[in-house]
Amino acid sequence: MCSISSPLSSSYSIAPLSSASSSWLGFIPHAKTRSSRLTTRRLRCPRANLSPDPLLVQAARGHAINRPPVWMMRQAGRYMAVYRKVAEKYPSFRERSETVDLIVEISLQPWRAFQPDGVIIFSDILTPLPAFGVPFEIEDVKGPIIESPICDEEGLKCLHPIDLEKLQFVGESLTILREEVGEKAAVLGFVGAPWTIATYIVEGGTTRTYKNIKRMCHTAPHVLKALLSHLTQAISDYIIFQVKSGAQCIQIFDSWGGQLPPDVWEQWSKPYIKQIVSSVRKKCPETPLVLYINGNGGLLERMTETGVDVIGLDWTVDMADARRRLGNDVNVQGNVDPAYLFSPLPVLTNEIHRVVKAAGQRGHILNLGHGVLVKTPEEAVAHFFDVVRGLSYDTLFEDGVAAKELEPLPTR
Ligand SMILES: O=C(O)CCc1c2[nH]c(c1CC(=O)O)Cc1[nH]c(c(CC(=O)O)c1CCC(=O)O)Cc1[nH]c(c(CC(=O)O)c1CCC(=O)O)Cc1[nH]c(c(CCC(=O)O)c1CC(=O)O)C2
Repeated sequence: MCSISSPLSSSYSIAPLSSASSSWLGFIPHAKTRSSRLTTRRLRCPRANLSPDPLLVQAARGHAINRPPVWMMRQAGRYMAVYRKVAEKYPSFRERSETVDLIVEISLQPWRAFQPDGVIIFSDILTPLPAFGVPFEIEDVKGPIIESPICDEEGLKCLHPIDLEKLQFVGESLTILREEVGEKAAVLGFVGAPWTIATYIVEGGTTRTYKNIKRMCHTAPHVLKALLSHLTQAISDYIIFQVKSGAQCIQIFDSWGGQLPPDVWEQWSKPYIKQIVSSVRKKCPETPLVLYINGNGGLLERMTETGVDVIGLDWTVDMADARRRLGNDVNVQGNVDPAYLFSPLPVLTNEIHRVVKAAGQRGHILNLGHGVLVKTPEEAVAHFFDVVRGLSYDTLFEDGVAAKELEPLPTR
């Protein structure tokens, strides 16, 4: 064991990789100490049985659990007091998300507080942009700002192949996280999908209308295609890099794909995601891939055509409908409305039971339908994880018992 002191006065220890992970293949860089140069050694990717059921937690823990695995989108961040304290000391989001000690510390905050089954690296979908030629900043209130949006052929000239050396802070953090959580949880990496990343690069930041990029589909399709193809290559390389560094599962966020009419998504988003899945499968065939789209009710069946293992559902889709539409060959993730975390706790308990029952007994990862909201009470997040840990499929699906388990709702 080696002990690492973080700049935040606390320290964390690193346990050796256990023998249970011996079915992982490949090479990853291994961080020996916080400031050490990375050394390369034989790594392991889960020789996971790709059947839906035991998928992720079993891969991480080496044994199955009799309830859905659980983690939360945006489970680190502003709703946590400990995060806000770090943000006060290090006010730049880019510094917080590009410094190994801070990334590890922030990623572990929800792990220490709630023990989710997955630890998500603290990062952002925009983090890799400067590594392929697109500088950005994240400002309070305004959100992401792209210094030079790309709107024509001239703009494409700034793009270059992704330089993974510039993203060593991500690789090193994943390696440390992996060693830190051992077999107790899966370590999750993530990326934005080409369409969603392109919305920021073309619009120059967050948008409510997507009118510039949507217009570009018709006025400069060759420019948009070139941009999306470039992003596809960069994102594929970045995913493989994350897996080789220690990520055991990758979430692909096409968060703004739901802003497109389904036939337009078919043309401008799906082929690029499909290409990413195919490239990643060649190098990391056993790493589960999750695809999330916000507002995906009109896209569910189409999403499965990308070849991902898990479809993330937002809360506007009924879980039972989604299961019917998707069938049992694909896993689902989701989909409690994040606003339930502001409701009385018994209401939240009932909603968790309802979603878990609707999802059925295999191939479900319990999650929110989108990220945990700012100002969410931490007590509610703790309750969410406690309720799931206390669940058992045996009792939940036993006739009559599930109904009795539902807590009475508060009366007015
Ligand atoms: O979220 C905001 O309100 C602020 C700005 C914003 C950011 N990225 C962005 C946006 C949205 C936009 O304007 O388009 C853009 C962004 N980042 C991300 C997504 C994907 C999604 O949530 O649908 C998106 C696009 C969609 C969306 O914002 O909901 C992903 C993301 N950001 C982040 C994380 C890591 C984490 O929170 O655990 C994650 C991974 C989530 C996961 O695996 O579940 C971290 C992040 N990025 C950002 C922030 C806020 C800034 C800060 O702490 O100082 C934070 C921290 C937080 O949310 O509390 C900046």
